[in-house]
Amino acid sequence: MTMTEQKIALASLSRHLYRKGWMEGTGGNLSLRSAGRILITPSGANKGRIRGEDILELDGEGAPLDGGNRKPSAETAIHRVLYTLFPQAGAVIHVHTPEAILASLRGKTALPLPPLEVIKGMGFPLPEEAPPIPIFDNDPSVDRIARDIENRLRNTPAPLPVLLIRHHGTTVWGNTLDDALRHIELAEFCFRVILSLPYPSPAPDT
Ligand SMILES: CSCCC(=O)C(=O)COP(=O)(O)O
Ligand SMILES: [Zn+2]
Repeated sequence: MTMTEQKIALASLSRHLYRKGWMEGTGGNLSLRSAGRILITPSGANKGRIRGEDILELDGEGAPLDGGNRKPSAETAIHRVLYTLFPQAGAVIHVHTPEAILASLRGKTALPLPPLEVIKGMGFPLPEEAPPIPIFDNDPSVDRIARDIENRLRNTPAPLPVLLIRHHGTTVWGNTLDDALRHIELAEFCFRVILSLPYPSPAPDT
């Protein structure tokens, strides 16, 4: 795919996620990594109206190479840290859903998962052995959130490709945009299941 085609694919996915109600009120952001560059959605834009030409290209240091007056996502630092931590990652998706926010309140630092079959679609063939989803505190400084993510995930041997930011939303990554889309759909599916379970878990019958 050319850079232009990649920008069009990213913009099209942004509109798709907006139509699902996952990027309300300018929330959420998406990026692709390609040939050492990051293509990312603009900051503060309505994600349901993004076109290919709105996508910014960043160099290896995160500096915009195009975009005119537009600024890259305010959460670029989180995307960059995930690309550094996971060299195979080619795409990052961040959404705001009520389910993610409620799920982020169900753990201090991590959300345990029931052994759901769909976890296989996030790269874990044995759902009962899947690690919990890490939860990071929200912070007015995105750089601080990014640092927390880096510090914790660099010491986590095989994390699920998903994290929660408390009171904020979900971020996933994948080797391709399609992989990241599958991961966000499955993570949000897990949150809906978890929220329908009693909390705190009742003591098991003996
Ligand atoms: C009204 S959303 C607040 C910022 C945010 O959390 C987000 O996901 C969107 O930020 P961006 O700079 O990528 O538009
Ligand atoms: Zn956000």
